[in-house]
Amino acid sequence: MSDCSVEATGLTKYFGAFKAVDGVDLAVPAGSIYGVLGPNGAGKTTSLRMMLGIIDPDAGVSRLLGGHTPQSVRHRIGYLPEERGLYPGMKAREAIAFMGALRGLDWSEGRRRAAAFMAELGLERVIDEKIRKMSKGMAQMVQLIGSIVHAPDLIVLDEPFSGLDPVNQERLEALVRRERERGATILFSTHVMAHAERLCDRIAIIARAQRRFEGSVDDARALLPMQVRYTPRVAAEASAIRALLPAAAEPHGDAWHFAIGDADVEPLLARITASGFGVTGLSISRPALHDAFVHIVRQVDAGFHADAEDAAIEEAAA
Ligand SMILES: Nc1ncnc2c1ncn2[C@@H]1O[C@H](COP(=O)(O)OP(=O)(O)OP(=O)(O)O)[C@@H](O)[C@H]1O
Repeated sequence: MSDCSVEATGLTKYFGAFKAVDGVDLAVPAGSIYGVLGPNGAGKTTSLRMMLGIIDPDAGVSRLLGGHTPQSVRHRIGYLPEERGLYPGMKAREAIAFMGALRGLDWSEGRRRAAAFMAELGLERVIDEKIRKMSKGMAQMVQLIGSIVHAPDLIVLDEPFSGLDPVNQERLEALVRRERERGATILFSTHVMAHAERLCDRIAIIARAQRRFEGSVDDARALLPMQVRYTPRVAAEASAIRALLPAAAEPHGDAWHFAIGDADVEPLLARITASGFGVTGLSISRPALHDAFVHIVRQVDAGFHADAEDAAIEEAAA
């Protein structure tokens, strides 16, 4: 038995001549909340679909919940696809019970759980409302409940936060945490870093069809140096203060902004203390996951454009 709820290796998919996913590996520890992050068109949805056995990979293998084929553990999986849709003529509670029944849940138990979930998510008013009368965000919450009502061991949510207002986004975050406490593993895709930063134990970043990073949120943030903002207390010549700081320090009003390596923080504090310029403001912070994401994606894009230029030069020279 493996401790991973998802073990995918070398997933590859072509659409015609276009390689949409190129050798993606994914290992999602059991009981974790795991984020698959990436810009639009990176290959997230295609990777998730291959992982779940919804589409066949051109290469690679996916095993779920301790080494099983995706088809053999269908009933233990909950999946919210990127394309939303429920039967518009069904009432919310029946739609949820119906989705549960498709995964083997008893209908009356499904209706009971539907009511409990809807109350938890502030949707009790619309429990007997037809889907066609609901707002898009509400219908999405109903579909989400329907995808987890059978208490699956592995929950896979494709862009679950998109289209939800901030209150519903918070409710969904709480629901994800609670499902994990129940013992489920949750894997979701997003390009909104704030959710991943708050929720995820580990993340993978996919850009231009390949996995470019895997690790914890802190690992990703540590790819970039710390950001410092320093405001001296004593007015002094800029050149005297600059002499204390890294060469790239830039003045912003009374403050100086610069980046610094972890090992340089203590020597910097010692220099400031010894200088006598004092401190009115000092903040030293890790960049956010957003910054690390942008950094990784930009590097990938720069490499892609450089490769394309090289290819064009070679072609011209041939
Ligand atoms: N059925 C298809 N036929 C042709 N191309 C496809 C198909 N499905 C996806 N693609 C292409 O494959 C690439 C990856 O798409 P995918 O939907 O996996 O990306 P994504 O990371 O989920 O993007 P987004 O965040 O915008 O949803 C895109 O360039 C997309 O246009």
